[in-house]
Amino acid sequence: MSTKTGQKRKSRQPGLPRKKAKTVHQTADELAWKTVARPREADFGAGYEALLDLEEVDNVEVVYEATEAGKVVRFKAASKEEQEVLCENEETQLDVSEYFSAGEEVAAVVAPSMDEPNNEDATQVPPFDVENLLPNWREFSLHPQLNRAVYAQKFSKPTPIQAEALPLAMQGRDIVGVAETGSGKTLAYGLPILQLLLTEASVSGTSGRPGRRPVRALILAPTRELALQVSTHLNACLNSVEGLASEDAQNVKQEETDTSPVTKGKGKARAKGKNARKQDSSTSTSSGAAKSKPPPLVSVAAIVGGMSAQKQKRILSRGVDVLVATPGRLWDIIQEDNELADQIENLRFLVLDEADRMIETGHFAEMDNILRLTMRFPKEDGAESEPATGLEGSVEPEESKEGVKKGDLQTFVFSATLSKDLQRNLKRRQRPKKRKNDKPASTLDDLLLRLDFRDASPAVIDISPVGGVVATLQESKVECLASDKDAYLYYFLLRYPGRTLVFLSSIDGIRRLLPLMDLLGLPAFPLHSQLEQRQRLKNLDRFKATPNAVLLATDVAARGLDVPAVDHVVHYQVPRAADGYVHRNGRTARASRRGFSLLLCAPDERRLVRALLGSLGRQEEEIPEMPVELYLLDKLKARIQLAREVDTAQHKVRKEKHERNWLKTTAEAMEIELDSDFETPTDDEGRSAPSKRKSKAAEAKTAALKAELKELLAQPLVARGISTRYITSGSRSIADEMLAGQLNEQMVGLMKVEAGTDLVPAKKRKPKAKAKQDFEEWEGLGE
Ligand SMILES: Nc1ncnc2c1ncn2[C@@H]1O[C@H](COP(=O)(O)OP(=O)(O)OP(=O)(O)O)[C@@H](O)[C@H]1O
Repeated sequence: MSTKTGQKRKSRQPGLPRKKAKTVHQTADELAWKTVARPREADFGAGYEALLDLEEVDNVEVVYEATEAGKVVRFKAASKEEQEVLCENEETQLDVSEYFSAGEEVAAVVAPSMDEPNNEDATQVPPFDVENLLPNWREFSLHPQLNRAVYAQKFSKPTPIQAEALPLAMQGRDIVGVAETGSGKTLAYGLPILQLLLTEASVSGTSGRPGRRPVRALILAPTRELALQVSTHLNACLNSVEGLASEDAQNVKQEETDTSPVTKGKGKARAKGKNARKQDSSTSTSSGAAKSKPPPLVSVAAIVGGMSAQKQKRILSRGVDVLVATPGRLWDIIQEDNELADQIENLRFLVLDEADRMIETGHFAEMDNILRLTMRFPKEDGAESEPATGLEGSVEPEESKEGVKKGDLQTFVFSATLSKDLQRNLKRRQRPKKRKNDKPASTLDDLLLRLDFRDASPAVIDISPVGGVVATLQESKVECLASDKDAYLYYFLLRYPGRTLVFLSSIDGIRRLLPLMDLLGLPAFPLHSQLEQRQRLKNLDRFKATPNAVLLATDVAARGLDVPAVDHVVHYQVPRAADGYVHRNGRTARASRRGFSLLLCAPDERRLVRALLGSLGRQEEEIPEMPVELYLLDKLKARIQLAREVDTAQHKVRKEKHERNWLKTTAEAMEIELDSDFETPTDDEGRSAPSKRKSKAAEAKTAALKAELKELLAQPLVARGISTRYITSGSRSIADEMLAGQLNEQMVGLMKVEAGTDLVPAKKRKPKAKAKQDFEEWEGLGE
C-alpha cells in the first residue's frame, strides 16, 4: 500500500510539440498521474514515509482562464476523449516546495494506492496456527490477517485494555476506554474495526463493488502526528506479515502463501514488496492478476493537513474504509463533499482518540459539526436522543442481549485522562447537574455528551492507574532555582545517558537552550509548532536515530506520539495541568517498558505542583528526589556560564554582520550611494578601519571564549574524593570498578546506574508553625 502526501506536477515536457498533441480539458483527478521516485532529501526516515510521495504527469499544459467565478485553472491533456471540465481549485498547482513551506495550513493524506500490493486475496488468507503461535489471542478469534500481523509485530499477548475492550467491541458495544499512556489503545479500538471490515469484505469481496466505497469507520485524532501514527499502526495490521515471512515462516502452515500480495509490508518493506510483486507477475501472467489492480480489501487513509483538496478528494474517491482525520481538515472537505457527509451519517464506527486534547487544539466547532452528522436525530444541547428506528440499514437489525442493534453505529471514546465524572456522565448520557455556584460544565463534557451512543449503556473500561502513574514509570523531582535549571538538566543528561525528551513551556525557551546544548556537545533537536512540518518530522527522526539524543519540545509532542525507546522525560517547566503531566510522562514507559521522569521545580512552581498532584489524588512527598553530586554540579555551572558567554558573543557577531548586510542590501535596492561614513560592504576592503577593528575584536573574543570552553569541556569531571592520577589512591579506589566497566563514562568516580535506581525519598515538609495565639490557652479571668 503506498501513501501519498505531496505532489510534483509537470505542466508540460520541455520540447513537446504542442500542435501535435490532441488536447482536451480535464480535471486534475482525471490526468494520468505516475508515481516518481522520492528524492533523497525528502527522506524522513522510517515511520514517516507516508508524508511524501511524488507524482508527475506528462503531456499536460496548464492554462488559466478568467471566469465569472474568478481565475480558474484548466488542464489540457493529450487524450482521445474530447471533454472539457473545469478545474476550480487553484491548489491543484501545488508542488513539493509549496507543500513544504505551507506548514500547518496545508493538508497531507496518507492513503492507499492502487498500484501497491493489496489484500484482495484476503479471502484466501491461509489459516493461521493461532493455537501454537498466539495462544493468548486465541479467544478473540481474530481474522487470520490480523493474527498474522499481531504475530509479525511480536505482540505475544493483548495488553489489558485490549483484552477488555476486544470482546465488548466485538459484541457491538459502545466503549469509553481509559487506560494509561502507551498501553495499546489504538489496537483496542482498531482491531475490532478491522476485524469486522475484513470479515465482511472476505465474505462479500470488494472487486465487484460498484462505485465509491463508503467510509465505514471514522477515527478523529487531535493532532496531525497522532492521526498519521494511528493510520500507520492500522495499516501495519493490514500489511505487516513481512517479518513473519522471513523469520517464522517455517512455523506457519502454507508458508508459501506469505509472499502473496496479501502479505506484503508497507513502508520500509515496500521495496521488497515491489520485487516480490515483479516475481508474482512473472509467475502469474496467465491469470492476468498482476495486470488488474482491484482496490484493497480494507483501506485506511489519514487526512491531516498538507496537500490540496483535489488530492484528498481523489483519495476518498478511490474508496477509504477507515478514515483517520483531524477535525478541522475533515470538516473542510465534508462541506464540499455531500457524498462524504452522507457516508459520515451512516458510519459503522466512530472513534474519538484523545478526545480531551481535541478541545485544546481549538477544533470544538468542527468536531461538533462532524458529531452532529453521526446523530440519529440532531438534538439540542445534549438532550437524550431518540431510540433507533431500525431504518439505518437495509437488513432488519437484530437486538443483542445488551440492546445493541446489529449494524448500528458503534462509538469508541479513548483517552488516558478522562475524568471519572465525565465517564459517569457519558455512561448515563447526562449533563452534570448544575447547582448554584457550580462552575459551568467543561467544553469537553459538552462535546462528548453530544455523542449519540446507540448502546443504552456504553461499557466503561477504566484501567487507568491511580494518579495517572504507569507502573513501569519512575518519577522524581529536583527543587532548584529557575536560574539553575540548565545546570541540573545538564547534570541529568551526563549522569544518566539515554534518549531524553525535555518539555519546555515556551518556544523561546527552546531557542535559548538549543545553542547551549550544542556548545556543550549534546545532540539536541527542537520540536515546536513554529517549525515547518518537514523539519518537525526530520528532528523526530534524528532524535530516534541518535543514541542519547535530546528532544527539546513544547507540548505539541505531549500526546499520542509513540517514539520508541524514550528513556527519560524531563519537565523543564511544570506543566499547567494534571493531564499534561500524565501525557508528557506517557512518552516514556510505553508498552510495559521502563521509563523515568524528572520534574524540575522552581520555588514559584511549588504551588502549581501541589495543585497538579492534588488533582491526581497525590501528594508532593510521593515524588522522590533525584540525588545530585553538588560538587560536580558546581563544575557544570562553570561550563554553562562559559557556554552562555560564547553564545552571547556569537550572537553579537552574527547580529552585526546581519545589520551590515541589511544596510548594504537596502542601499542597493534603493539605488542609494552610502556616504563613506557608513560601513556598507561586507567584504573587508571597503570598510572603515575602526569598524574593521571592532568586528575583528568581537570575533577574536568569541574565538577565545570558544577555545576556553573547549578546554574546560576536555577536563574530566571528577567526583570528590577520587584521584585521577592514581586510581588506587584518593579516599576511594576506583580501579576495580573501572576494570569491571561499572563507572559512568562522563563523570569519573560515579557508578553507571540507570535513572531512578538511586532516588531518595522526598523530605517531609514541616507543617507551617501555627500562629502563636493558637497555642496560648485561655486561662480565664484571674480571681
Ligand atoms: N499487544 C501488544 N503487545 C505489545 N505491544 C503492543 C501491543 N499493542 C500495541 N503495542 C505497542 O505499544 C505501543 C503503544 O501503543 P499505542 O500508541 O496504541 O498506545 P496508547 O495507549 O494509544 O498511548 P497514548 O495514550 O500515549 O496515545 C505501540 O508501539 C504499539 O505498537
